[in-house]
Amino acid sequence: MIELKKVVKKFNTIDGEKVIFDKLDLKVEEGEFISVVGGNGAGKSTFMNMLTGDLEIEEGEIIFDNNNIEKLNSFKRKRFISKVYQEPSKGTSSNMTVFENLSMADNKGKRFGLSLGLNKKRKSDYIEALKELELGLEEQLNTEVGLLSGGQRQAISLTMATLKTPKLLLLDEHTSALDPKTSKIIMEQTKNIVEKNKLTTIMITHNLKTALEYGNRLIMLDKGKIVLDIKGKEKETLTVECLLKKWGQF
Ligand SMILES: Nc1ncnc2c1ncn2[C@@H]1O[C@H](COP(=O)(O)OP(=O)(O)OP(=O)(O)O)[C@@H](O)[C@H]1O
Repeated sequence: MIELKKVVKKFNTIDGEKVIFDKLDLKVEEGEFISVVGGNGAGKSTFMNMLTGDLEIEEGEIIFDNNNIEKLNSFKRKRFISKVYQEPSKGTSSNMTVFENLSMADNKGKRFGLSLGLNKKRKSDYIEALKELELGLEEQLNTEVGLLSGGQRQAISLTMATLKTPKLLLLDEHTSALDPKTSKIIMEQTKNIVEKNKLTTIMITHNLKTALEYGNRLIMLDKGKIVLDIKGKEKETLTVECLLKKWGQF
């Protein structure tokens, strides 16, 4: 389980101190797939960056499986938290091949040069993982990732992020730069990978339909506050119109 207890996040700006989260509490159960929605400036990216350790918190606790991690730096958190970014180029190295990218992800936390050779043994595992994407990428192991389409790169990013079964998978608007058809393909792959590996997942999206269609819990943020938190049947029966109406109330 992941728990945020009374988390305070402030920024110092030229206009003075800006409090973004003021004693934020949140419990995330193992295996939950949470969609996070909210308007511009609601605090979604800040929330994710507090989890990854890219932003330090001023007060409070972040607990992963009974261990406080708020003092752990982002590099160490990468061992158990994976993130897929909005830009397909961000999760992969464009001048490296598909195989090299996957090897790199597989060796997270190890010395890369030493282990690349060893990972040839894992080639068949990579091929299996790529086959599941159904994009023919298993035939392109030696292709430089920079030559692939945005959708193919995002599929590789997703595979890289989940190769080692993270304790937490973060998806930061990971389909928003893709066309609708490709976005749907990547969302379906996301669902398959999350369900197959029972991954605890938090996904930021501006697409309310996507937020409702995927995952089993939905959180709406507004000015650093959780203003809506629904799951299970309640989420399943919610429509985009209802969600928009609720949104309008905040
Ligand atoms: N480094 C920073 N310094 C000062 N203020 C910041 C900083 N980063 C974010 N903020 C402020 O914190 C608030 C939350 O920003 P955040 O980027 O988390 O929102 P968001 O919900 O991700 O928005 P968007 O949907 O536009 O990406 C905003 O008011 C923003 O201006």
